[in-house]
Amino acid sequence: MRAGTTAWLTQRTRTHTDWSLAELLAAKTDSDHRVSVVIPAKDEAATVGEVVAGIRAALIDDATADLGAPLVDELVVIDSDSEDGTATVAREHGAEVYRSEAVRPELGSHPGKGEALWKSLFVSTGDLLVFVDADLRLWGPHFVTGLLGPLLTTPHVQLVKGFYDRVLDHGDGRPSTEGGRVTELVARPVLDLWWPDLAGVIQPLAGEWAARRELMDALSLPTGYGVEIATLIDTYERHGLHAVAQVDLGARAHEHQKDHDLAVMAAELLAVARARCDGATPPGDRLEQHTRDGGWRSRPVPLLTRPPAGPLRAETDPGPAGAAVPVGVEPR
Ligand SMILES: O=c1ccn([C@@H]2O[C@H](COP(=O)(O)OP(=O)(O)O[C@H]3O[C@H](CO)[C@@H](O)[C@H](O)[C@H]3O)[C@@H](O)[C@H]2O)c(=O)[nH]1
Ligand SMILES: O=C(O)[C@H](O)COP(=O)(O)O
Repeated sequence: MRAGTTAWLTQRTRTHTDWSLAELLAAKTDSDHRVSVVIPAKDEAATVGEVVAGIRAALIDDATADLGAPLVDELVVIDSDSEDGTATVAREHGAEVYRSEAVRPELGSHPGKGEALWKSLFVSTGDLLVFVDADLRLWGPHFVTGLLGPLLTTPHVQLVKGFYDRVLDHGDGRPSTEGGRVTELVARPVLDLWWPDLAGVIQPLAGEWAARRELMDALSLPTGYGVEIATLIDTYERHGLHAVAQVDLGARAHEHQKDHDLAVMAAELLAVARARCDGATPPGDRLEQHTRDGGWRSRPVPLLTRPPAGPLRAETDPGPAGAAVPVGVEPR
């Protein structure tokens, strides 16, 4: 193993049981932090209610009743162009809900998870941000406490990634822990080749992660699924490996996309990584998928990047400064 990886794993890899709720609450109170949990959701009416309700019950209601204060100050769902009842369900279970396109509409609107996270920076108020996916089927409020552990106890840490066994449901009652197809076949190999210091990050695409607001305010964010790999690489390049930590959260299961949909995600990740290697932008922004029987389809690949949100927040109409630009064009 590379020496740097050994040192990082030793110093920056923890497990969620390392901190009790009482310890985290005391650390939060002492350091006067404010915590926002942000849940991006596109058509997740089936699962978002349980995620919202679980976090609210354990980390707002029970924490207040048992320990005198909430660990989570704000629970925000960003409804990302949903066409089902996601917003209604999330609101009924106790979240503040914002429709992505309605947040700072003068900045425009794009589809995608990264766009939802970027828009969340204009409506959330915490200085510590915890991101949690809305499609979780196996999870717990310890995802949030675990991710906050390093931020509340180690000032140097800027970004915390969750990791876990990824339970893949084959749909035939035969679960395995081989989930994370894009993670294993694209993200980790790319990181290992070009950012080998990051090879110890076990789930670089984890949708469960936490960061300091000052970090998020300063980063450009891809509008689509490239947001996780971009944030990881950019945090490392700006602040060094030891600004990144990871926390073992146990096991996680979620809704699975089809291979041909994950190919679009993989294409975006490759473009985002390439842009960070040499600034190159793909000549097109569509992926053609052909089949043996002559069938084919053309899928849009989100290849836009939003500028850092921090400087834009104070401006009522920043004009072109707030617009998305192609991946690779943003100043780095
Ligand atoms: O346009 C979108 C698409 C997704 N989501 C939400 O983002 C989360 C993750 O989306 P999902 O489609 O479940 O992603 P995965 O296929 O699970 O992709 C994995 O890998 C991605 C990075 O490549 C990460 O963004 C994901 O969090 C991670 O779970 C879910 O809450 C979605 O509802 C949006 O808000 N807007
Ligand atoms: O992280 C990933 O690779 C994608 O979310 C796909 O995960 P899955 O293979 O478990 O569906």
